[in-house]
Amino acid sequence: MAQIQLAGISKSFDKTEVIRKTELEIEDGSFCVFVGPSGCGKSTLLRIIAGLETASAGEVRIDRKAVNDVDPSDRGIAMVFQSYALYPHMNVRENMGFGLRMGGTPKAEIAARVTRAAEILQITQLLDRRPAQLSGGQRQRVAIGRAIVRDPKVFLFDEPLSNLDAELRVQMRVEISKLHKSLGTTMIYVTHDQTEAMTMADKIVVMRAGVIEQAGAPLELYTNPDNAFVAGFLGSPRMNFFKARMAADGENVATLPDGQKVPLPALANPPQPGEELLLGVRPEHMDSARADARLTLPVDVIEHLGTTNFVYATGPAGETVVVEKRDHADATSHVHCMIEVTNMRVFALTGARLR
Ligand SMILES: Nc1ncnc2c1ncn2[C@@H]1O[C@H](COP(=O)(O)OP(=O)(O)OP(=O)(O)O)[C@@H](O)[C@H]1O
Repeated sequence: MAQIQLAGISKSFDKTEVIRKTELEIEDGSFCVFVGPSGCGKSTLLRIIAGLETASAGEVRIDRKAVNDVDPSDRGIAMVFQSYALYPHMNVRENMGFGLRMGGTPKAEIAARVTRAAEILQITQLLDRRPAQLSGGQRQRVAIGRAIVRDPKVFLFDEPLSNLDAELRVQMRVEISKLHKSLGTTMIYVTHDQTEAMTMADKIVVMRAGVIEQAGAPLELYTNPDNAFVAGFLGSPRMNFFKARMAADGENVATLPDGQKVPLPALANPPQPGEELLLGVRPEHMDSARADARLTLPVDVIEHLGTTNFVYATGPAGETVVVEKRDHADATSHVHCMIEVTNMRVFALTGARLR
């Protein structure tokens, strides 16, 4: 197990800075997920930790020792790639033991480690097959097995599930979480899928354009986002944002574009009178008896999911999603959206959270 620190890490490719002065601490034994839109720098940061990419500035520390000059193979790290990267001419047993064989581990030791890893991943019956004779999910297990046999201090996963179909993704997600529980090893996992991040992580690191927007426990980020980007990125369907204008007379009330007034939660640093704001309300906080403001919106589409319905309507700020628990949604052409003020998040137009 190992603790990882990134101290002032920056990275440029041909003068373009893709990672900017990153500070991060990943606790020993934790499951840390880097999440963010395509191109935000998640894989680059992971590759810097692995030593596959050199940082332009800053220090990578493993267990408080700088490893910038340590070879990838000597960092005690094993990486699992999206592409699996299995050797097609070798069977599963040989693929899993290959790295150890190259490192000069005795044959008997390799055999014992491969057997144990295969048992953990329940692929013992596949050990004599070649990659072409395996399904996508089985190949992914072999790739993880190859990492396990190395008994690393840290596992790095780069979008390991993106080649799998939706059902298998969910299954493998649970398996990787179980693996983390049973091994207790530090894991860092890159994905652009916010559901994977929310369900797997002890700590989520939300990135945008080479910068960490916020890092913390999933529920902390979900309920207490620092800015509108994090608030909008985590959660499905995503948070609704309404443009509104703070009252000019000092009252703690904002006006929506359609003229309706919405009371605001008490804020330690309230907005300026007349300031334009973004009010963020999650879909599940728009169908409640404890509502403080009511919007009646024309319904565009209703998605029936069994116990709940997602109702898509057009609100004063564009598309609005409401989670309806009751089953009357399809009988109406309009939906009544209730805004719970205690669960509303208020942002400046810059996206910064007002608290
Ligand atoms: N070897 C390279 N040379 C030049 N630019 C690169 C190189 N590798 C990555 N980049 C650029 O760095 C930025 C970050 O890329 P990176 O692959 O880390 O993003 P990502 O968040 O992992 O994206 P994705 O989810 O699409 O994989 C991108 O703009 C990418 O084009």
